[in-house]
Amino acid sequence: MNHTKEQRVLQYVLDNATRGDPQSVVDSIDNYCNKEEWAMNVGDQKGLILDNIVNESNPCVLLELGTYCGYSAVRIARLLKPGAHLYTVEFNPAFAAVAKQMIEFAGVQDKVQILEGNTQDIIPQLKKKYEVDTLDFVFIDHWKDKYLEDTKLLEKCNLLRKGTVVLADNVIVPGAPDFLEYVRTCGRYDCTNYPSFLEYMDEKDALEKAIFRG
Ligand SMILES: O=C(NCCCCc1cc2cnccc2s1)c1cc(-c2ccc(F)cc2)cc(O)c1O
Ligand SMILES: [Mg+2]
Repeated sequence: MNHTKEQRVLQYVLDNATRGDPQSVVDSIDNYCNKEEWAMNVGDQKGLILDNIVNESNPCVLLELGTYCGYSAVRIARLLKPGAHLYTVEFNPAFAAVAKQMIEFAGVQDKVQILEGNTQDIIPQLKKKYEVDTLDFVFIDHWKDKYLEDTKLLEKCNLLRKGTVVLADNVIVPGAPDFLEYVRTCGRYDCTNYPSFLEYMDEKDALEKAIFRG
């Protein structure tokens, strides 16, 4: 049954974490990926930076691009106030299936909605189909060569407002140089770089926070 790494991560959580306890789910995934198999979760070091930025933004409507196993969706949802909602987009059906079970086991399913498909198709549907007005927080963690075009698409669809926090993972490894160049020079964002490390490794990585000026 556990033929994929993502299924093995989920099974480890089901066997070792506590149902309804999102912190135990996050900790179990980090234990497994530190000890057994590397996986592309944002991880515990960058995760702490993510926690701090979510807490200081106090967001109500959030979007994540790239769900994977649901680690960052659970990590973010555990911090959200009542009524806040996270939409998370996943392209790969097998990843989405694992993430769905991960999110339900953590007990945050009422705060998280997985949207399966390509960002190019889903972002333009957020206003009409998902009744989103504007986004308070966007976490970008999908294909690194799509960060820039999807940020521009969010602008074009009027989903960003003055103060929207756009937070991008992996701006060093694997890297998103065109995205960094754009948000730092186009004049529409206030940018902050948060140096850290690649999940479960000693390699340097960073998060970039780009606050939309409106
Ligand atoms: O590729 C990464 N994440 C993206 C998965 C793409 C799946 C999706 C595409 C897509 C398209 N449309 C809608 C939704 C989606 S979701 C990734 C990779 C590394 C890494 C890998 C090897 C390495 F040696 C060093 C770092 C580290 C990370 O933290 C990552 O996030
Ligand atoms: Mg990542």
